[in-house]
Amino acid sequence: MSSGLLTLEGLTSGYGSAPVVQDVSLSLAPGEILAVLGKNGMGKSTLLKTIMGFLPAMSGRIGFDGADATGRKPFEMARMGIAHAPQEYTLFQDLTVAENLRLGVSDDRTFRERLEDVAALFPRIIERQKQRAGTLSGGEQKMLLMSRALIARPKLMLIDEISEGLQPTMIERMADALRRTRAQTGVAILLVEQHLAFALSVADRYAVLKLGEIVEQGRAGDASAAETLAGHLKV
Ligand SMILES: Nc1ncnc2c1ncn2[C@@H]1O[C@H](COP(=O)(O)OP(=O)(O)OP(=O)(O)O)[C@@H](O)[C@H]1O
Repeated sequence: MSSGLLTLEGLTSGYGSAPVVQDVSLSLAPGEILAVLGKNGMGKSTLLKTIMGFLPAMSGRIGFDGADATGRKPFEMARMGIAHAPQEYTLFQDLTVAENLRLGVSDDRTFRERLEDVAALFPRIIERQKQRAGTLSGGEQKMLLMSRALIARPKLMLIDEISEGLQPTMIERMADALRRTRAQTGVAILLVEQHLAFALSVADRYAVLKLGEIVEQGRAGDASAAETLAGHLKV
């Protein structure tokens, strides 16, 4: 295994016997932000679910933080330091905002301390602590999903299309939250996205996923990045 924080080597996975993610090799250094871009149905969510252990690898290897993490279960990946903010709303709708956040840490004292991290990034979430998660707006639910991932102070965050359905000011706030979190905590972030401007505004590097395969990689700061990616994301 290489010295990256996350290393994928020839990773193939899917549903039943049909591969969706095919022979993906990627690596992510500590504190690095990588955006994986692709159109609908290209396998972006499947890639994150495989890394997190919700889907088994059919072949290939997943290395994390110096260990072979292939075949580990989601709770083991979480213990190793990976947090997943999925595309689906996986919040407990009948629990309050605070109760949802409390599930991300092991004890009350840590919870109280880390609420300050959330307050600094998403003050609105703290204002709505006592509200049931199911009654939050779509944008607020996304903020809560991000906050729940952050409160665990992970080494790596897997973030699935967090910009989807958000208005432009909210997208900018999310981008700012991701940049600040990385700067303050050194967390590495693997985000899958279709929103090109958002992805390029936060990522150091990008990769393009097409029919489950990585077909292009580059640096987000390259002059040609936006044009190259727009070509891949064209309908
Ligand atoms: N639970 C499942 N069972 C069978 N096939 C699935 C399942 N989930 C996803 N797929 C299929 O796997 C392929 C990739 O889906 P995936 O959700 O990973 O794509 P995506 O790139 O995240 O798309 P989107 O941007 O639309 O969310 C699609 O053809 C989808 O129909």
